[in-house]
Parts: sequence; C-alpha cells; structure tokens
Amino acid sequence: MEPLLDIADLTVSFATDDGPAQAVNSISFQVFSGETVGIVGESGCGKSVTAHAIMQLIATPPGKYDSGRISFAGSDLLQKSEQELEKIRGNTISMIFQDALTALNPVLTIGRQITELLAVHQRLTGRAAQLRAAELLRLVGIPLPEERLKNYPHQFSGGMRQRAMIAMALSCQPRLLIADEPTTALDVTIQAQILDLLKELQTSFNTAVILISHDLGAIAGQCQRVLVMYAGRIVEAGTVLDIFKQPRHPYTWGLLKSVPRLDAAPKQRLTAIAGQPPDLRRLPDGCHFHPRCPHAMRICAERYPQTTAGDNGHLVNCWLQHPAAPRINREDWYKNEQ
Ligand SMILES: Nc1ncnc2c1ncn2[C@@H]1O[C@H](COP(=O)(O)OP(=O)(O)OP(=O)(O)O)[C@@H](O)[C@H]1O
Repeated sequence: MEPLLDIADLTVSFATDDGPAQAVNSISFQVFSGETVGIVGESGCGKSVTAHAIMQLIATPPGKYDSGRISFAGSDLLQKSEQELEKIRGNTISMIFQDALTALNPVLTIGRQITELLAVHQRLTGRAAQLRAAELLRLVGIPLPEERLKNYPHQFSGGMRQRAMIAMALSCQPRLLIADEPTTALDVTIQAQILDLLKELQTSFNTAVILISHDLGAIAGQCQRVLVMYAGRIVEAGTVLDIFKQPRHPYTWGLLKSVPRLDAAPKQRLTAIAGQPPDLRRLPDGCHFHPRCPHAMRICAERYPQTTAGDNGHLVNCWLQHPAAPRINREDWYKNEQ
C-alpha cells in the first residue's frame, strides 16, 4: 500500500538574532489512509512546526525549509504554488487546533463560516450549503443544528466550538486531518467525547489523522503508531504497543515515567526528566539527549546515533541499541532517575 503522506528528511529552521534554530531536523515518516499517527514530546520539540510544515503554514522568512520532501498522494507539497496549496488546505488536508476561539472568526456566524468553506471547496451555495452545514453540525453532535448555525462563536461553549471546528475541518471530507492538541483546552469529559467523535468520523471517512498531544493516555487510546520527538528529531517510532509496552529510547522511558498509572506500585513516585531540552540554536554534538541521559557513553557526545530497526517498523535512534553497548533496560533507567 502506498502511503498517503510520505515525509523524507525534512529540515525546517527559523532565523533568529542569535543564528538559525533547527526546529525540525531530518525527520522522515509516513502516514497511511485511515490510520492515526501520534506525535509526542516535550514542549518545543517541533511537533507543531511539523504540522505547520505539512500545511505549508510556516512564514518564510523567518522560517526556512532547508531540505526534504513532503509527498502527499504522490506529489511534493514543497513544490506546489500558493494557488495549488490553497486548494489543498482545508480541502484534502485539514487542521484543527487547540484553541477554537482563535481559529474561528468572531464576527461571522458559525453557519456563515461553514457555508463559505463549502462554497470555496465544494461549490455548494444557497439552500444546499445551508442543509449541508446543518448536517455537519449534527454529525459532530451539536443539537438543534439549524438554530445553532445562526450563532456566533462566543455563543458556543468551549466543547461546542471545538466540535464546530471539527465540522469545518471535515466539511470537505479531507484525506488527512492534523489535530494539534485538539482537546487540551477542554475538561476531561468533553475531551473524551471529542476524541470518540474523531475516531468515529475517521472510521466513517477513512481519513488519516496526525494527532499531536501531551496527553499520552489520549495517544494510547487513539493511535496505531507513535512518533517520539526530541529537539526536532524523531528519536523513536513504532506501533502504539511497542512505544508503550516496549519503549527502547531513554527519552521515551522518561516521558512514560512522568505519567500517572493506575497499576503503579503504591507510593511509586512520578518523575519528570531531569534537565531541560537544548537550545535549538546550539544543539549538543552527538545525540541531542545525551546531556540528560544517565547512561550516556562517550560516543553519545560525539556522533548522532544510527537508526536501529526492530520488528513492526520499530525505529530507535540511540547508541544503547548498538550490539557493543551495555544492556540497559527501562528499570535501570528508572533506578538512576530516583
Ligand atoms: N516563528 C518562529 N521563530 C523562531 N523560532 C520558532 C518559531 N516557531 C517555532 N520556533 C521554534 O521551533 C521550536 C519548536 O516549536 P513547536 O511549536 O513545533 O514546538 P511543540 O513541540 O509543538 O511545542 P508545544 O508542545 O509547546 O506546542 C520552538 O522551540 C521554537 O524555538
């Protein structure tokens, strides 16, 4: 099967007064129709820049696509004209954001915003567009949709605004939906409803989804595959089971350790990863994580790790995977962290 999205060796940097910041560094991954791929990692590791790069929403300058290819349905998005990109955005690729209030236009009714999208991308106007807009609101679980179309965004609750944004993103039945922290601003019950809704819609339309979230529970529940990012790089990638049950990168161990678990031993402490992510303008030589890794070896400070490939496409960039490296497991790491 051909991937819907195939990103190869993508590098994006931003010009700053203090030199270029490498926000995304030689990343490669694929997304297939109908699957959900999660992207996790600490704040500032490049998750949103990756999403914006796919949508070509990075302002250049200060941003710069230094290298790579973003192939979508067989053609490279980096080679498209702005006119061609406008047809793709919100049509075959849609994005939903954390904060619907800033994504929605406060001075236009919800109905007007949806029907405008339908007019531009689907050439639907008048009564047909009104009916379709109401149908979309109903689909995302908004009661009395015909009435609600007349409301402005501020007349919706946070959860309803998020639903309205999803309705807009789905209005053209995109082949790829990028959801960047779609539930962070909502309370837990509504979060669960929105995630269920995304899953349902994805199954009905066979949409591919890229889900960016700090919520590892949401990632575990929604995704088939997960990418772990650190300082602009993908340091580990694998199926959701491999990442949560058999993670191999010390950074992934650290991320998982900072999440509360119901099955944890009594009084087991939660630990945040010691230290700070590096300054993207002055990345450490070798593995960018080595200054924070208690098991770092000399080579870790000298050379970026080669990729080790395991079963089911499990990829790890860590020198501890080298056959000559000492056998360190997750429990050793946790002992050292305490
Ligand atoms: N316009 C910009 N100018 C300069 N640097 C930028 C700009 N946009 C992003 N960056 C840099 O890119 C890095 C990655 O940002 P990004 O928003 O992708 O992080 P993230 O992983 O999505 O974080 P969060 O989880 O907090 O949303 C940031 O640390 C920042 O230094």
